[in-house]
This record gives sequence, structure tokens and C-alpha cells, in this order.
Amino acid sequence: MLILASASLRRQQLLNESGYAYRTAVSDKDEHIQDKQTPAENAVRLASAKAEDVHQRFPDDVILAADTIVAIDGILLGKPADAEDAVRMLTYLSGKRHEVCTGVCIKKGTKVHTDSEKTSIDFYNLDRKDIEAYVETGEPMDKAGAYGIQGKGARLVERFTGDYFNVVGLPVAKVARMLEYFHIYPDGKRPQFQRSDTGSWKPEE
Ligand SMILES: Cc1cn([C@H]2C[C@H](O)[C@@H](COP(=O)(O)OP(=O)(O)OP(=O)(O)O)O2)c(=O)[nH]c1=O
Repeated sequence: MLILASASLRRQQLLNESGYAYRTAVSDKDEHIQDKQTPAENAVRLASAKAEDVHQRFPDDVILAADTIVAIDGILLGKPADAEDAVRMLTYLSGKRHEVCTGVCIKKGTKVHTDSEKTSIDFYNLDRKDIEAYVETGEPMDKAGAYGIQGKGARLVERFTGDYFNVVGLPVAKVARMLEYFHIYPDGKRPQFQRSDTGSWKPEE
């Protein structure tokens, strides 16, 4: 059985819509971003900690976990601590390009597969009033970088390059390919993907 180690409704929704059957289990691991690590290293480490935590409770299942981080000018942003922090983050992102990095860890027994995906985002210039009005909606508070591209935060984004779903918290296409390695397929069927992008790993026959 596939277990999504996440309390995030967005991740659950993305996995549902992609056709996967799964259960959820929430990790209570409280790991922190480390400035000395790259965004990808941080995101993969945090995702791995969540997967490991849930694996302890469900050792026979396939555990999927993810973590999303925003990176700009070498600074890493997680979720804002409070409204003031959200204003500070959005002020920093205003008019600039940043990256959203989601790390993914899939684990079953001793078999572990990790990877990460980056999406580049350009923000419009935002004035103080726009930022404060957006923060007042409450939307930024549970999101890395203090915005949600899938919600009212869409108004902040001038353009993006890469996987949209990665920004929302789960790079679905990459995850689907990783899950094949664990013989987990959407709608319970072996999928049609052409495996030209296997990278350093291949699903077992
Ligand atoms: C940038 C951005 C982030 N996010 C979200 C995705 C992640 O859920 C969240 C970053 O926090 P995470 O710690 O990655 O995830 P989470 O705490 O929400 O859920 P869990 O650990 O239980 O799996 O920010 C958006 O929803 N939209 C966006 O545009």
C-alpha cells in the first residue's frame, strides 16, 4: 500500500487527481532548514525525515514524502512564522526571480529513492499595500515563501518556468516515474510512459 506522509491537502489532492490509491499518515518530525545546505539538499533531507518517521510506523508499506522550499539569492525560505514574517518574505520576493524546490523521498524497507525538482518563478513588483492585503487573507501562512500560486497568490506571479505542480508541493510527473520503481502505478495499471529520462535508476522488471 502507498502511504502519503503528509498533512497537506494539496499534496493529497494532486495524488488523488493523478489516479493513485493511498492512505495518509502524518509525520510529526520537526526538522529545520539548514543554511549550509543547498535548496535541493534541504528539501530532500526534510522529505526523507518525514518518510523515515512514517516508515517506523508502517514498515511494510511504500512511504511517499515531500518538502517544498523557496530559494532566492542564496536565502532559503520555509513557511512564515507570522504575518510580519510573511510581509518580509513577500517584500524580498517582489520584482525578482526565485526558485521553488520540492524534495521527494519514497521509501520501502531498505529501498529508498530521493529526487528533487526546481521551478523558476518571476514575481511582479508588489507594493506594500498589495503585500499587506494579501497577507491579511491568511493564505500565505502555511506556504513556503508565503504565497500560494494556486490561490490568490497567482496574482503575484508574472511567469514561471518548470513544473507548476512542483510549486504547489508535489512534482507529480517526477513522482509517478519514481513510484514505478516501487511497482506503484496510477489506476493500478502499468502506465504508458516512455522511459527516456530514467537518469541513474531504472524500475525493476
Ligand atoms: C510556493 C508554494 C508553496 N506551497 C506549499 C506547498 C507545501 O505544502 C508548503 C510548504 O510546506 P511543507 O513543509 O513542504 O509541507 P506541509 O507542511 O504543507 O505538509 P507536510 O509536511 O505534512 O507534507 O507550501 C503552495 O501550496 N503553493 C505555493 O505556491
